Amino acid sequence: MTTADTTPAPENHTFEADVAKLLHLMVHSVYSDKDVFLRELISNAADACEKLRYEAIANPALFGDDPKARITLLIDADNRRLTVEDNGIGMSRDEMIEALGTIARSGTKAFMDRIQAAQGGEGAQLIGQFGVGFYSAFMVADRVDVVSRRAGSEEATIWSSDGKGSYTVAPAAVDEAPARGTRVILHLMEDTASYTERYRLERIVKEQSGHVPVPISLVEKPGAEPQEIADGAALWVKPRSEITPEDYTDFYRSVAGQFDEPALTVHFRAEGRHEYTALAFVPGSTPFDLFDPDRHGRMKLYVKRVFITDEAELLPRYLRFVRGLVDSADLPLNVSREMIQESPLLAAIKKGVTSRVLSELEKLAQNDAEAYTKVWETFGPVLKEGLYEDFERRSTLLGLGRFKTTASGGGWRSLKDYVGSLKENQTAIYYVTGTDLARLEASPQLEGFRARSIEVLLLPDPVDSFWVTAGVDYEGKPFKSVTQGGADLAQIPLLEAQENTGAPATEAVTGFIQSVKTTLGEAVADVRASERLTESAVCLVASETGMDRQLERLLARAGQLTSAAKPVLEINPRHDLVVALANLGEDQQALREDAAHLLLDEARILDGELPADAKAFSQRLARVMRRCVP
Ligand SMILES: Nc1ncnc2c1ncn2[C@@H]1O[C@H](COP(=O)(O)OP(=O)(O)OP(=O)(O)O)[C@@H](O)[C@H]1O
Repeated sequence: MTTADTTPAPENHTFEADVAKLLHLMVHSVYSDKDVFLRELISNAADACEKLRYEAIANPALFGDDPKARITLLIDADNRRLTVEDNGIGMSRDEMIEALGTIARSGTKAFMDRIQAAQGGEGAQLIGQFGVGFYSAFMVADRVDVVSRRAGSEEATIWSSDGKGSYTVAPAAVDEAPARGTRVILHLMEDTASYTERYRLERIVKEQSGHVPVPISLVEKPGAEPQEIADGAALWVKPRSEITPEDYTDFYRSVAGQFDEPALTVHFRAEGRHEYTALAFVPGSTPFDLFDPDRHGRMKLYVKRVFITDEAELLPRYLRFVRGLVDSADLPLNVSREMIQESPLLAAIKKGVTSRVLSELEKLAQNDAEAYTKVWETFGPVLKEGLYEDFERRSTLLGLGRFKTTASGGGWRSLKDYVGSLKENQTAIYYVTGTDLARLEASPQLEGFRARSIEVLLLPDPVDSFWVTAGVDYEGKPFKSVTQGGADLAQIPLLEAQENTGAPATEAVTGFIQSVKTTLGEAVADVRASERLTESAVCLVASETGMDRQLERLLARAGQLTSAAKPVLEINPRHDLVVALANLGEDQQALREDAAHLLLDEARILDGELPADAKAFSQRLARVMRRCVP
């Protein structure tokens, strides 16, 4: 080994707590498909080669006399060892401690959170589905040595661990380290010795890593000649006709770190003013970081096949779930990562790629409604963010929208469908927002709309409250909340069976409504007879100028609202209870007052809120019930 007399003793380090947890999970994983460790190590090796290519733009000396990137798998069956070696950027001692002793990347952190929340076997499944990085080596090895030498450095370091809580770091003899790059030596366990079988490795590489942009060779036994098993040709530069769906899927998996099938593949070359190639995928299932607060995208930027960064905002935030890359022929290779964001060229690319992704989604919606619905179910809540963020593409995004409605019977409707079945005199697109579809469907505010067979959009996502109030319209029809302002339903005829529900309020009822208003005083903005209720006695709505009640709740929860507006209490003038209360004699004033408060509390409960004063509520309820019990 490296222990010449002058070599300092290895230093011992303990893993960060999260790494220890992750390692425990890897080692004790019941996940049967351990093959994933190889794709993780190859992907790290390829990243290291791409990082070197990038740094060498400014400092070509880093290449030395070995400019061609390569990844080599070395088999040593006699010693039950598998080595993954690259001639990439390499790591210094400090970089090793940072990279292999902590969890730096947010994807792994998110993965850990999910694992901790997952039940039993589900956790193990997650390993296969998502990239889990370097530590997956411990699924197959009971010791891992990493020998690395950073490009341009005269020093090498060896990192070593059995994955049980600590690792050592020591200087390595330069002549025993790669001339540049990293060598990961896996001391395989007894039951994973088959990873020294050549054909097995070849098959795994073809399946998982055939499209990494660095050639991969295999050395069958110590001293044998390397044989190329993957050519490292960039898939995106090949003509589409030469690429099979399986090629695209493999590539998607390696670029996205997701291991499902892509729901949509967009591959095109832009020519003319700007020349670039884009290969982008809409994932088939939800990526971990979809709702991360930073909302970062993960599209990679290449310049003439050199990887530059995955932090350029190549797509708007509401398309952050799209994975893939753009390879520009026009950006200068030495463009700094900082400059990129300001570049007008990049803005043009972003515009082009965004339009193309959206138009491909439109095509999918037209040609394969079922596949599109799945995309919408997974990413609709994110795409809807574009409705208030991307004014220019608002109508395209509205066209892409699919909605649950009171008429969709559990399915999805487009706004085109909605507008195609407007009722006579209906001038607005009605919606109700909330958090839960079942509760939305049961909203009393919908009754008058049902009685007229007017379709109402049921909008359960938090983002809905924002875009619907952003002054959006579709084909000239404004969006209008069923819980806001007057319902303007009088102009729209009732269904025949419902005609009696349109009868005007009697004088007694009008008087009663007035008395409720007096009793409730400051607690409400107004009390009025309702056009929208047919079955329930009461509901709450916002005043004409007030904020939608769901939006108000969201803002209050986020601490962005100091005082909430008072609601309007609507009373159904034809409801039995209301008529009976209206007919109570003058001597029943106490009961009428209790009833007024209880009606307001009932409306609050129907809205998913609590009575304003729980004690007073229970006392009133007890008094009223007491009257009915002999
Ligand atoms: N072969 C290698 N050459 C150079 N650095 C490496 C190599 N393998 C791992 N690293 C370093 O270790 C870090 C951790 O690797 P790990 O696979 O756990 O996550 P990651 O590669 O950063 O995440 P992702 O797979 O999502 O890109 C890498 O970011 C890199 O800095």
